[in-house]
Amino acid sequence: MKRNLFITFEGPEGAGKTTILNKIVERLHQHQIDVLATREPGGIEIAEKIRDVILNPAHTAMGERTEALLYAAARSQHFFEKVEPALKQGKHVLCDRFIDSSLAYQGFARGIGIDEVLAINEFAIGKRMPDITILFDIEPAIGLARIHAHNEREVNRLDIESLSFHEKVREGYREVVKRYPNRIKVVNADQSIDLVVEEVWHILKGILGEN
Ligand SMILES: Nc1ncnc2c1ncn2[C@@H]1O[C@H](COP(=O)(O)OP(=O)(O)OP(=O)(O)O)[C@@H](O)[C@H]1O
Ligand SMILES: Cc1cn([C@H]2C[C@H](O)[C@@H](COP(=O)(O)O)O2)c(=O)[nH]c1=O
Repeated sequence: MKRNLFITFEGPEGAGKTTILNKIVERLHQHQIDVLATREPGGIEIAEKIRDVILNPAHTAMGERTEALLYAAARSQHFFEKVEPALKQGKHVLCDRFIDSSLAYQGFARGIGIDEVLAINEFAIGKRMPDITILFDIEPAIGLARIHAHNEREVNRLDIESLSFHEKVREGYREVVKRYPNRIKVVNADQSIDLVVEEVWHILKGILGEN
């Protein structure tokens, strides 16, 4: 049965989420499938402003609970202003990061606790969860090296955390997968872009009912 889906891409820094998302959107359009691509934190004006506050490297004094609440606030605004209306219009939505980022980064790596972060997100968006999540798994050192090598975007406050923080993020994602084994599909992101695209397309086309 075909229905519109809320799909999220997750993973550590430099795993290739944005690169692959753009290629998957192209592929979906080639198949005449209507999809809205968006991102977190951001995607709409208010959430982009919150993003700037969270990720500004000068904001070194930001506490981890402030950080978790700001991500949840941006998520709430983005979800109700952009994601839910698109789903109601019958579009698929493909979002670069969503709640699992909060669970892995704030819940696990910052040490707030996955259940605590789930609770504030429940206040923000209720019990809504993606239909399907692709987790781009990669050694954090490789992902960070990609970002520094290509120099395509500004380095943000989270990028400059220690390697051990980013390793905890990866471990955090593994914990999240244990909680949601049916929803989250893990893809090896340490392969060529073409191979990763094919792996992700294989997963999505099965779910979307495409050939
Ligand atoms: N499979 C790959 N192999 C080699 N380089 C890659 C691969 N995928 C992406 N890259 C490159 O790595 C860099 C980071 O990619 P991208 O921005 O897509 O990652 P990301 O997961 O969205 O990162 P972040 O979450 O930190 O913004 C880009 O320069 C991109 O071209
Ligand atoms: C949604 C979300 C994101 N983060 C972190 C992850 C990244 O370090 C940045 C976003 O930058 P990107 O280039 O757009 O990937 O924010 C987080 O810690 N918690 C979240 O909920």
